[in-house]
Amino acid sequence: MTRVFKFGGASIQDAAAIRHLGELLAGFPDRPLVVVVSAMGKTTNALEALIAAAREGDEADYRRRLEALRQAHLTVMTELFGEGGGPAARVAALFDELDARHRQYRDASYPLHYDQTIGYGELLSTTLVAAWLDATGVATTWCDARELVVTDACHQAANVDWAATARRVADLPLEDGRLLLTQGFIGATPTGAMSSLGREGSDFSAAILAHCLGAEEVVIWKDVPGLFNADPRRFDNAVPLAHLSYAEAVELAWHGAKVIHPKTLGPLQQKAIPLTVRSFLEPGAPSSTIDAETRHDAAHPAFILRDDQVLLEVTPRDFAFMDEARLHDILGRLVDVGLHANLIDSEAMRLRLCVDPKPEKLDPLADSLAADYRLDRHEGLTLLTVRHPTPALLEALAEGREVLAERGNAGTAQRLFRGDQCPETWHIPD
Ligand SMILES: Nc1ncnc2c1ncn2[C@@H]1O[C@H](COP(=O)(O)OP(=O)(O)O)[C@@H](O)[C@H]1O
Ligand SMILES: N[C@@H](CC(=O)OP(=O)(O)O)C(=O)O
Repeated sequence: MTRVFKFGGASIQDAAAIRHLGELLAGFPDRPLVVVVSAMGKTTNALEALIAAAREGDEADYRRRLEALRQAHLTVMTELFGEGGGPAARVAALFDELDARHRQYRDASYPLHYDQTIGYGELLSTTLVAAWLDATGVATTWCDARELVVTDACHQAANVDWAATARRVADLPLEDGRLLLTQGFIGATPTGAMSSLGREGSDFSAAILAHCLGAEEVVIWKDVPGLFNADPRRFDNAVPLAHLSYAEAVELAWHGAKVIHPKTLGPLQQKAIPLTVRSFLEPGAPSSTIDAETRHDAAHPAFILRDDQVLLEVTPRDFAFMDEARLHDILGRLVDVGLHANLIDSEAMRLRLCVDPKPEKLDPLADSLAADYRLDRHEGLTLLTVRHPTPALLEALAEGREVLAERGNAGTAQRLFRGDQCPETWHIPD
């Protein structure tokens, strides 16, 4: 039975990490094994900055950024393979292609330019990792995700054509005993134009392939030993969660727990494929399993923070109600700009919306709302979402903090605080 592993940017951030990945994978000789890999470290952020530089037309800045990226990859290649060794020709060709694509698409629409260039982080990382695995005795075949994951042309958030993808995946050489390595995050339209699945979408790529393969399990390898009931970097007493249901994991991911992309769970749930989250730093440490079993979901309350939030308070100018027609109008404007509301808090004559600070979407939305409504905007806020809350817990968490907006039901409560009233490191109250 086939297994699918996914490794994110942190697991291949430098030559030492790639060596460690090779040692880890050498310990999994069973085949078929499909491995999905993201871009190295923070490469995707650097590629986004490169896109901005290309569009601004600042040639010197663009060149400087492109050379920095090239240098970062060449440094890793040299550390792994020695001077002049490794897949040097392929890496050089990928950088030439990337440069040519920026020149071709910098005057095109932003989403199209983005998708024709953003996936080079994954193309480069998988080129290096596949060559390293092969050179160190883990026979590996590099597979092009653009020939596997078929999507529409909804750039930056492409939708998967499941039937077409299943047909492509069926042709993978699963039985030849080699590890199959491919890129996360990217696919292509039926005519071969590159597409991307949304930031941090490599988890989703692993789920797409697992679904189409009818895999036995998916393992997402992280720098943490599984899922916790809060980000262990932000909560000093977060506890590990050994077991969660698909539905509970979707709730956590949807509300912003960065640890798994929210689209990952659906394709796995449909085929009852379990997902394990394990530590690549401590492979033997306890892990988290996500499957259909719901019994353990409420064992611990869980906490999710979103920083730098923006609150939009929308009030009709004519003392009118915030009725269904107005909600439809206002929420429709969010849909039009492609902005998600992280909290929706509605009263008789006011709607509060908490959104991410994405100026390219937020500014046109704010202009459009201000034309027809009274609009108050507050920035620098922190949204806390609590799964399985109790009144005492919510009271303790809000103590000494102004609550600017809130919503809740038995399963989930949300509180929007001023960021300057929140600590960098939180403590879950007893
Ligand atoms: N509930 C949670 N459980 C575990 N880790 C979490 C949680 N919420 C946020 N994280 C953070 O997610 C990080 C791993 O995600 P990320 O850095 O995006 O990995 P990758 O690059 O592998 O996709 C952890 O270091 C941890 O700080
Ligand atoms: N490289 C892409 C896709 C991804 O999933 O990355 P990671 O697994 O490192 O979060 C991104 O940074 O968005």
